[in-house]
Amino acid sequence: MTLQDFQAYPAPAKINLFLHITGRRPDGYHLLQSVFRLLDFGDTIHIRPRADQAIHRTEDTPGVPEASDLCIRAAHLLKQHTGSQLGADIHVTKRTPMGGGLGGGSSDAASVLLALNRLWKLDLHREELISVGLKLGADVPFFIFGENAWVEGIGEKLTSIQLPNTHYVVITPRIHISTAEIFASKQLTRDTNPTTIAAFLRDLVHNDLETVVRRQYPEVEKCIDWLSQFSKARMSGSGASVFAAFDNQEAAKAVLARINETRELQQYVDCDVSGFHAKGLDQHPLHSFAN
Ligand SMILES: C[C@@](CO)(OP(=O)(O)O)[C@H](O)COP(=O)(O)OP(=O)(O)OC[C@H]1O[C@@H](n2ccc(N)nc2=O)[C@H](O)[C@@H]1O
Ligand SMILES: Nc1ncnc2c1ncn2[C@@H]1O[C@H](COP(=O)(O)OP(=O)(O)O)[C@@H](O)[C@H]1O
Repeated sequence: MTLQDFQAYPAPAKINLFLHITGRRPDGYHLLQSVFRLLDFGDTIHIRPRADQAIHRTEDTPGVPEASDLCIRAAHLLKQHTGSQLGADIHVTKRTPMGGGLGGGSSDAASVLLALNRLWKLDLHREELISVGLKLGADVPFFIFGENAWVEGIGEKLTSIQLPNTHYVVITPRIHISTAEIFASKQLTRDTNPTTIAAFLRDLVHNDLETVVRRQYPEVEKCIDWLSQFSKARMSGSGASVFAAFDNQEAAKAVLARINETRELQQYVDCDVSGFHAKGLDQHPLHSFAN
């Protein structure tokens, strides 16, 4: 398919630098504390506005039926919310591993909302777009907020946080972990004491979901062990991705080269593992698309 007349919009991935579960709401959703970091790696959304009312996905995304595609759901929801008479053709080039704890689908949805806010000339304020985004998933508000954030509530209480220019290696074993299943686990602790930014800066933090996932999925446990040889590794979100921070690009690239040029990691983990190197971003590339 040619993407002539389409405009391209980045949808960056995120990692959770830590993730504490501090409680549970009556509706079952979990209260958390986390730092979300934007990465200079992600998907690309291609959009062509339509003068009619139609919203179409122009190509299949394997494993994601059109009706449940977060990009398509985001466009319908925004149309419903604003009563816009316009439509859109939407295509996603996926790079972020699906269900990887890197917020790929949520970021896609946020970029669709931000892009259509401009293409449909809606001029919605950031707060309003965030409230629309929250209906699609707990991770969506962060991407519309558009800055690295100290996050509380179920993902909707966002405070901007400054982070250093860090390089990361992110690896993802090819296994499927359901976010809902990990949150529902009997083994999940839901009573971590509230922490502070000062404790985060001293790395006195962890990922509560990681404890559950490591027990159930040896592939994740092994990825953490392997990556920790080079720099302390931690799981992002509900997994399966694992990341480690590096001071410079050379060090991160050397680890990635070892993954790509030998089968050492795959043999150790005993399943397919993909990896990438990314730099932390300070701001979402579409930050200026909402006021
Ligand atoms: C764990 C985190 C951390 O960033 O990310 P991922 O690993 O998915 O990237 C998020 O909290 C996930 O956000 P998101 O993936 O948008 O979750 P949703 O679609 O809203 O919810 C999926 C399911 O997870 C559970 N859920 C999600 C968020 C939350 N704060 N409490 C929950 O209990 C609910 O059972 C819900 O049905
Ligand atoms: N555009 C999309 N991209 C990725 N996943 C999507 C999309 N739309 C819906 N999904 C569904 O959302 C699930 C979670 O995807 P994703 O956001 O990539 O992972 P995570 O929530 O672990 O960060 C996928 O397994 C898929 O079924």
